[in-house]
Amino acid sequence: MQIIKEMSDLGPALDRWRSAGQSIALVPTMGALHAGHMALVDAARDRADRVVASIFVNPLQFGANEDLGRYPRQEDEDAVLLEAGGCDLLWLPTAVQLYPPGFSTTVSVGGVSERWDGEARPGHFAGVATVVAKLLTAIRPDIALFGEKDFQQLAVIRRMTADLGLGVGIEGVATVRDSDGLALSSRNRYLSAEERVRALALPRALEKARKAIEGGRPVAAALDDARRSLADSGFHRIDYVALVDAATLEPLDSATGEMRLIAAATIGATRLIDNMRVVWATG
Ligand SMILES: Nc1ncnc2c1ncn2[C@@H]1O[C@H](COP(=O)(O)OP(=O)(O)OP(=O)(O)O)[C@@H](O)[C@H]1O
Ligand SMILES: CC(C)(CO)[C@@H](O)C(=O)[O-]
Ligand code: BAL
Repeated sequence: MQIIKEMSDLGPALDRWRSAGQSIALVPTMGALHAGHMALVDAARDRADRVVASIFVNPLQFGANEDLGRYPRQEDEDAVLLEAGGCDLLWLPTAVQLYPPGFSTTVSVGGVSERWDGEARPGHFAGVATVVAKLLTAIRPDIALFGEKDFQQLAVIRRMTADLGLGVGIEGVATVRDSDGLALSSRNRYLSAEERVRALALPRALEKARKAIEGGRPVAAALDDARRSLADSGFHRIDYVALVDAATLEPLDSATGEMRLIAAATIGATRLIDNMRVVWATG
């Protein structure tokens, strides 16, 4: 696996593959890799000839009171995992390469980024859309892969690439969970042992609400039940628990079409998100 730090070294590496007619998949990450990231790399390997991963802890997408300073950084371990997973090229951009002095452009996606995490984390999705636009422009991959764990992010990126005509296929990959059901996330390492046990209330509450809604319980009542069980388990800030249209992220008050249950809540000092697909069996 080639490791590239200078943007000027990217061109020759990528051109070699392109001129041999090989397709390229990009897996953007913020590092501190786990099996969820490696599922993206596996899917990328299945779908393209060459796999490029990037690691960049993007300051633009962190709010002033968020965890930019303590976000885990472990590039050497990450590189070992990526190489073992069949990644061909690891790009490690720096902030000054991506945002040189005078950088003044923001990619802001309307509609789908406005609610939920858009409201709870002002500026977050503009930071994500801006850096993803830059990564896609630098690599020009055929496809780019993102996890369904960050469900709204995936919808924002689909919208942005379609609107800007970036000509890249955006592929979502199912959420990878620990054996007890907690969605893998780099931020899980912030949890104390006790919080890690309590955190299970998040997938459990969503699973219960999913079954309830699919079984015909009114949506508002099922969402209230989920909020109550999160609070009972020690989540002290519940940003949202909602049933939404899977494409637009607009809230739904009854079950219909392609739906997702989405939630974000904080336990101790750690904010977790999760989501589940809801299938409405008509007739
Ligand atoms: N459990 C998971 N299953 C599938 N994809 C995942 C999972 N966790 C993260 N990803 C995906 O990996 C990519 C990189 O995410 P990122 O580096 O932010 O990791 P993360 O674990 O989501 O970290 P964070 O704790 O910051 O949310 C994103 O597309 C994200 O959706
Ligand atoms: C897509 C991404 C790499 C952009 O910084 C980040 O938001 C993430 O890791 O999900
Ligand atoms: N995993 C999404 C990136 C973020 O929370 O900043």
